[in-house]
Amino acid sequence: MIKEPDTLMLIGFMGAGKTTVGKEIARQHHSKFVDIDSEIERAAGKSIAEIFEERGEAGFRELETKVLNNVQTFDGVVATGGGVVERPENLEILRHSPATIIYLHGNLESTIGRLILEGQRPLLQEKSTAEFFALWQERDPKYEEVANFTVETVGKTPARIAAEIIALFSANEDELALLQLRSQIDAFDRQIFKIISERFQIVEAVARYKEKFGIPTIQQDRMLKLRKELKSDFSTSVDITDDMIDGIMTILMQAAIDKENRQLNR
Ligand SMILES: Nc1ncnc2c1ncn2[C@@H]1O[C@H](COP(=O)(O)OP(=O)(O)OP(=O)(O)O)[C@@H](O)[C@H]1O
Ligand SMILES: O=C(O)C1=C[C@@H](O)[C@@H](O)[C@H](O)C1
Ligand SMILES: [Mg+2]
Repeated sequence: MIKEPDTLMLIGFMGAGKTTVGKEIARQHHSKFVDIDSEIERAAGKSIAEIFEERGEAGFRELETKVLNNVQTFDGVVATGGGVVERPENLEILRHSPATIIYLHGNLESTIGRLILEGQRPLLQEKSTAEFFALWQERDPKYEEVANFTVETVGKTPARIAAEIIALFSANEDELALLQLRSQIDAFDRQIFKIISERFQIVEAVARYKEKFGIPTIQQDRMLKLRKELKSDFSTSVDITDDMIDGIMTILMQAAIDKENRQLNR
């Protein structure tokens, strides 16, 4: 799909990981890396926050378009700024770009969490949660439109996302639609196991409670009731069958019982 020395351009919402993943691709693939935000700061001799303060968002966007134009044939990986799809002019550049454009797709929850931890994006300081959500909704179709490929990032580490993108270099065109779907499946699998590990943390607290009050590990009634309720709640799903619920709950409950017994030396 993409062979060196072509340009690989990462787009996506602020905090999606464009800078982090871009550097990681460059590291793993031994290619060069440029970040549009850093280039803007270098050219202006000021931080992005200062540019926003002195010239407003419009002033920042003018600088952004200039740098975007300059990196179209950069030999390596380009991380764009989250707002690169804001100007119609930029969308035109991206639509006709010789670069391969990858959309790093995430979810609002994890993205906002990361941005709050970092706290450096001017737009994050000035927007309400509702405005931020509206911005997300507004930008998402624009990223989709100009991207050649969308990578689902939720639950994946930057190194994993970088490896997934590098693997595209050797994929053929016919495979891309399938790989894009698999990118989503892989993200769901990671979320499933993250939730399972969170479930185990609660199991640990339950074991402490049972120990304190001398309650047996196995509560047959509760286990049967739980399965019955799950089967009823998912009765309209053709894919989540009763057998599947039984199979998965058997694994989860047995693992929970084993953990409780280990913890309580029973
Ligand atoms: N896949 C990931 N998993 C966990 N943390 C991540 C991931 N990707 C990025 N981060 C963290 O999220 C923060 C924001 O990442 P980064 O600066 O790369 O985002 P960005 O897309 O370049 O944002 P911007 O559009 O504002 O430039 C960083 O602290 C980074 O370490
Ligand atoms: O999403 C945005 O509009 C922005 C994202 C950052 O990368 C910076 O380009 C700047 O903070 C604006
Ligand atoms: Mg960045």
